[in-house]
Amino acid sequence: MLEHIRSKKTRRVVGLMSGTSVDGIDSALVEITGDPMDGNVKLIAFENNPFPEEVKDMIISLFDTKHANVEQLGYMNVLLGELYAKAVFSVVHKAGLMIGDVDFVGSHGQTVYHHPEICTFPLELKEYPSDSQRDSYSFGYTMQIGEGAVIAARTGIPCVSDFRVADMAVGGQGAPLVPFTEYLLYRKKDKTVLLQNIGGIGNITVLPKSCSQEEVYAFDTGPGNMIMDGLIHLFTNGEKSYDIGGEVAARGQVNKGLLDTMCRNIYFAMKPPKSTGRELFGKEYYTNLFHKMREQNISMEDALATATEFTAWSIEDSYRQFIMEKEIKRSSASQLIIGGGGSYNHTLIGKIKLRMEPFGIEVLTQEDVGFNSDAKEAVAFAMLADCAIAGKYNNMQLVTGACKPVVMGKISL
Ligand SMILES: Nc1ncnc2c1ncn2[C@@H]1O[C@H](COP(=O)(O)OP(=O)(O)OP(=O)(O)O)[C@@H](O)[C@H]1O
Ligand SMILES: CC(=O)N[C@H]1[C@@H]2OC[C@@H](O2)[C@@H](O)[C@@H]1O[C@H](C)C(=O)O
Repeated sequence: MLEHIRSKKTRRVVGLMSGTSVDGIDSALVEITGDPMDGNVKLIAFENNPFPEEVKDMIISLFDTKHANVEQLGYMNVLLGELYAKAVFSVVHKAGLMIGDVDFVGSHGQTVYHHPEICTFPLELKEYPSDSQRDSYSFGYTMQIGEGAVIAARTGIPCVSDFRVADMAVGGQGAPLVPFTEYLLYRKKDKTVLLQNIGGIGNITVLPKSCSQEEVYAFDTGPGNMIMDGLIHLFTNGEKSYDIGGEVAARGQVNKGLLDTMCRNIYFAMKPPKSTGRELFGKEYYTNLFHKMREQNISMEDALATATEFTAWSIEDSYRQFIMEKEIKRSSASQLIIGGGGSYNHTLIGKIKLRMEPFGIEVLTQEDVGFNSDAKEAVAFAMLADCAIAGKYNNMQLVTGACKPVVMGKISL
């Protein structure tokens, strides 16, 4: 079955992504031509299927490790598999094609837990360590659900899923993974390009001028929209799930005292490779922050202005601490291209521009450079799946800290 697909010059692939914002499923139908490493990809159709409210609530309840249980986890793994399969049919239909016209699916799944502890476990063993030796090693773990076998069964085509665990098994953070495809699609001969994704979490990729794959580095910058989304949800009693266009934040004033405290979070002092998630900046974090804000009589507008400034600050701080010096030596970065839902928040973009332009960096959005911001991550998982089908390495060691190259993605035939 795979030989037949591998022999095709052009593969039609559906990439699926549902991110840390838990807003829905992004599906991208693409055509990939030539070698998976050529980066020759054409977007045929894109669709976003928002999660029904009750599904969103069920996913969010899984983030609460004190109350979530294995029964819910098992159920949601299959339910999400069904919803992803439905999303495949939907984007194929939108493209005016039939399911049989697609060769395979690449599905990220839904992250429900991410614990990127540095792995001290010996990678290859001549003999398995004793129980006491094993207990003294630490290892990272991560969990993405949305069963690939269900997607393959419903669609009748192979599905590549569960990418992150292979990188973690060789000591990597298992995140971020999109830099691999950004290297294939965005690198430039004449300038250094910075790609900032602002989803639930923010992450940056540095593509040095004329870089080789080994020179690319990337890491999570901290919260993207997660804290802003959480605060507006609490301030409006669940009426609003995000600050459309950043309009609420635009009316507020930044609370400097609170911002300073937020900036002192330990995550920002950690050196890359690093990745984060809801475990650090999720419900517990923004609920505590909300209570603190209420105690200090901070208005919703000022709260949103402060959280928006915090995200902008985390991007500038990441640049100053971990990128600037290296890139000045090389030739200096000249472009920061912003993607993800945060790129539609005009107040946030304005704040990032104010902070980054003094470094001589032009701030653009994915749309400004001719790409589709919404489709980017779904396209990336189609490309990562294309490598997996071809048996090609698709992790980036410098980005994740993995000890060796691996082929990420499990194939359900
Ligand atoms: N028009 C808009 N105005 C302001 N913010 C917006 C707008 N549209 C989307 N967003 C923000 O973008 C978020 C969704 O972003 P995105 O889909 O990139 O996240 P994700 O892929 O779930 O996250 P991650 O990349 O961390 O996995 C929303 O929760 C919201 O905060
Ligand atoms: C564990 C996990 O799901 N991480 C996500 C999250 O959302 C953004 C950032 O944190 C990034 O590290 C990653 O997603 C993108 C798709 C990535 O792997 O590149």
